[in-house]
Amino acid sequence: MGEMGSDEATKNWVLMVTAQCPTNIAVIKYWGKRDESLILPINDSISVTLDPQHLCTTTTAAVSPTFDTDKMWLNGKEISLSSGRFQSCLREIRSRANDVEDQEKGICIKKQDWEKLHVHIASFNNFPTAAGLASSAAGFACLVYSLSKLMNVKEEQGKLSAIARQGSGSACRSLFGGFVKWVMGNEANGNDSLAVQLASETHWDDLVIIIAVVSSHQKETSSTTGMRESVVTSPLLHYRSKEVVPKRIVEMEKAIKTRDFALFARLTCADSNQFHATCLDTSPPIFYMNDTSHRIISYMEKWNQFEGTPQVAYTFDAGPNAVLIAPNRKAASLLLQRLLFYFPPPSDTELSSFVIGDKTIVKDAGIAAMKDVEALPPPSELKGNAPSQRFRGDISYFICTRPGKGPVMFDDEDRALLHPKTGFPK
Ligand SMILES: Nc1ncnc2c1ncn2[C@@H]1O[C@H](COP(=O)(O)OP(=O)(O)OP(=O)(O)O)[C@@H](O)[C@H]1O
Ligand SMILES: C[C@@](O)(CCOP(=O)(O)OP(=O)(O)O)CC(=O)O
Repeated sequence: MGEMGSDEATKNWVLMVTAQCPTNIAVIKYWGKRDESLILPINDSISVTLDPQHLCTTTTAAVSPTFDTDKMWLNGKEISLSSGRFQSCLREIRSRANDVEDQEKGICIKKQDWEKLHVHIASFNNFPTAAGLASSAAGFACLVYSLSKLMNVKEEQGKLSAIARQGSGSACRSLFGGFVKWVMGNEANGNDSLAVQLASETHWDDLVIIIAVVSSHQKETSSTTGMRESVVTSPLLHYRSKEVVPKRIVEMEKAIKTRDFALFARLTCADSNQFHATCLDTSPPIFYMNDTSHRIISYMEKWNQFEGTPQVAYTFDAGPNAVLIAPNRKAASLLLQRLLFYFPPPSDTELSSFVIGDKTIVKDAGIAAMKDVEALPPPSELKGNAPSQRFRGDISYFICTRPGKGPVMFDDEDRALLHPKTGFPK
């Protein structure tokens, strides 16, 4: 820090940046690695970025000569940075750091200083962590993005995505908004295994996404462990990655480009089902979906069948939560009516905490109060069948959202999670 005064007062500075990153949901799934430590996948995958207004990570990264080690806090609790994944991200970003000058604060950090300086990182997920809502995706994307801004890394977004990939594979897709492809790449060093944007969030902005949070408990088998076991034991997974996914990727890109919802929905549902079939094909088998997840699939299939063309697409990651995608607001309100009919909340629940996110969808569905949920008629596709059953309380809550934008920086110090003077959590 050659140009900084030796005077103690000038050594107490803290420099920080705050960023927000979205989460994403895969519509063509990543499942299986060809390299565990670099996190290189066995097939391409495609995702939709979710609106950060409803699901996002906020991360503040700070540097100060007063910090004596790298530290991180997640949702207010200190966590260890010792895992290989955090270490890879920190190392890769540090090695690309550049000079940083803040004339107002009188700070001048030289490129070579970054090797000696320590960072403090605080992060907050505005949704449950490790509940199958892809917290690791938004989390590692935000870690890499905020550190890259702090250290004035000049790489383009695709290169940053290859670093985020080393934190968690699906994180590389959270560096972009809209529709994103993770290209598996061929190189042994992983340099060409990165995310590219297929279309921005404005390209297909009619889409509405409703997430049914079936359970917010932590799952039994992590994605990392689950896919490792599938690679070793599931013959179906290898057939999938070689024969099925390459064709689906081409078709899915076409569906997105032409906004062909019927094709998009068929591919999304088929790919989710095949991913869960590879889990069942794993030895010992892995069950991520539960009875409620299966019921949602049956009801959505019944509705699509009845209408003769897809009204909704469903997809499930490594957990029981359903992500439902409707082509427009009209279909989304019909979808929400169905979901609330089949899965009403326990009697003492407030509507405002049962359906969160974009409340205008609830309004469109004609639901203003709990009594409207109770009064919902059975969906048309059930007419003539045996009396329908309602599964009260089987879904904890719904999140209404849409495709969203990629990472952004916040200039406003009020949004920082670290104290501007001390660099410790506020
Ligand atoms: N904001 C964050 N910043 C940095 N790391 C995070 C953040 N949020 C989560 N993580 C990391 O991700 C881990 C949780 O990932 P895990 O894969 O178990 O769950 P998930 O991402 O919610 O679910 P899934 O990826 O299966 O959809 C946490 O233990 C932590 O290491
Ligand atoms: C089912 C998935 O959500 C799996 C995500 O796996 P992770 O990215 O969480 O796994 P690691 O790379 O081991 O961290 C499908 C997907 O997002 O494509």
